[in-house]
Amino acid sequence: MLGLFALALVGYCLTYCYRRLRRQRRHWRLSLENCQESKCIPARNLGNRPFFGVDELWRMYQAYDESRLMEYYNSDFKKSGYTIEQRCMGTSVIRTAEPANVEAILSSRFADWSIKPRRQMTFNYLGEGIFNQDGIAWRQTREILKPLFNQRIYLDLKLFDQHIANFFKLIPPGGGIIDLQPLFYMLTLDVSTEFLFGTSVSSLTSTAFDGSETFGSVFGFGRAFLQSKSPVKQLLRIIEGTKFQDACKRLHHCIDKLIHNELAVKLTFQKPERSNLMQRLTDSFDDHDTIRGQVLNILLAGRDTTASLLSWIFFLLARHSRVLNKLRQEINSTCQQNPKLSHGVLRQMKYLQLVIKETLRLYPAVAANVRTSVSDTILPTGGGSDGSHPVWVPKDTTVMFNVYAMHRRTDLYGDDAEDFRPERWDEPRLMQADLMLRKWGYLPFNGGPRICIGRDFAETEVAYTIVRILQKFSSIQVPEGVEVVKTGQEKQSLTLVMFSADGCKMELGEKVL
Ligand code: HEM
Repeated sequence: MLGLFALALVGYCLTYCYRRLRRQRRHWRLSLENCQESKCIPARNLGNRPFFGVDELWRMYQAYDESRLMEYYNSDFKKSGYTIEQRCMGTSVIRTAEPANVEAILSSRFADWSIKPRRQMTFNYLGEGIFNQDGIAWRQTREILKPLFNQRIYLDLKLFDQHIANFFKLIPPGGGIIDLQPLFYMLTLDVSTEFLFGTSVSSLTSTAFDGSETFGSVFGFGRAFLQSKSPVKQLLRIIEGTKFQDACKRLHHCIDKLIHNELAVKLTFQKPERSNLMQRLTDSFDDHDTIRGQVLNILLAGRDTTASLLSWIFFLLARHSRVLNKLRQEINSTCQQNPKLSHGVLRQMKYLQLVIKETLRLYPAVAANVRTSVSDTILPTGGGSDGSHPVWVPKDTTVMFNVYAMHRRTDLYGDDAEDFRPERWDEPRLMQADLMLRKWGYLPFNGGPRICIGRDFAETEVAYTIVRILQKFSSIQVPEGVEVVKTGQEKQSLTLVMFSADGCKMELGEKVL
């Protein structure tokens, strides 16, 4: 017995040494190929943590539970540098907020990375779709979807009008205190479904489409489950198993109803003039599960992100009256000259565009993102004690790139990086001279082959909604009793997107139009 045990131990040690040697060889080979002068050096790590790094995981979990996860990440970066390694229970995760590293992951070394972690996290909920596909399957889906976005059927803004009118109907004529965040989720759901399917689920007007659960509520329920899949709770996935599966089933059931009852019927009897998502999907895929998955993936990608952006914009405007007044002035004067709004007129409103851009800097909807290396690779910077050396990344390493922290770097955006100041984009900036920083230091829609496909649509929807809301309400302010804290110190919830944990409570003045 003892002999067998000793043999197993020796076998284990030999395998371990062999693997380490092989890894070392790969490391040296890549170092020679890619870092001719300066050898790759590991990134700074978060220190030799006791209990295999479990304490760090616990600290992270606490921050998550207090809705302060981004603050936690950001403070680590500020303390230890913008590329750091966190080791926990034998695995290691590299966190980075370096533009050059993000560029390598998303663009120049795109083939070395996969979205495996996101797929694992979302597959049961979302199914097969563009947001969690990789390789050839992803490429094919992107080709199928691209023409839909290239049509730009929303340029005259008609697509949004009815839904914004429905949005206003939910607010009393005298205004009052209201949480805009849930309304924005409904608005963007209605607009997205109209854009993608040619018909809307009209969640702002219908309480239920199947008599029990609204599409919006069931979609939100699944999202809440994603939210509960915090880094620690992920380890406990087995415990939540059946409850989560049940939630997924209900969501899929709702989508199936939507596909069959609401859309397929309409497609059969009322042939749309232009091609829409359902048409493209049914022409391209045979099986129902894939069509459902694609629908869910695109809805999630387009709906929650836009609702999050709208909420943060009004959250900030209510707290920055100078910006709000300046924006009102621009809207009033532009609309006097151009009573008929269009995509082109919205683009002419320079300050409006800067407000959107600055909000996306402080609150990028996809605040942190994760990729896994599919082969040994290199991050160009972040290694060594000064963080200037390349970092060797073995296959199967998880790297989290944190756009939220990158957008708040004082060395890139100046000492007032934490402040909401749209004018900064009109001034000479620290990173202006460096092409890499200029292109990759601001990244709310990502870059490279997986760049957001709905950017122009989202920006148009958001700009138009802001204009209409500011025209409609005489005043917008933070209600009495709501605590106002410094930007970045408010509570934030994180699912796939980041939104305000306390909602977007506003005191609205009387309706004026
Ligand atoms: C403010 C609004 C939006 C933001 C901030 C945003 C941001 C992003 C980001 C960061 C990604 C890259 C995710 C990754 O690869 O890890 C992405 C991808 C994507 N977005 Fe958006 N998005 C927005 C609105 C929209 C809208 C309105 C649609 C569609 C109606 C849309 C459709 C997509 C799709 C389909 C992808 C996946 C692209 C791919 O993997 O090839 N997005 N978006």
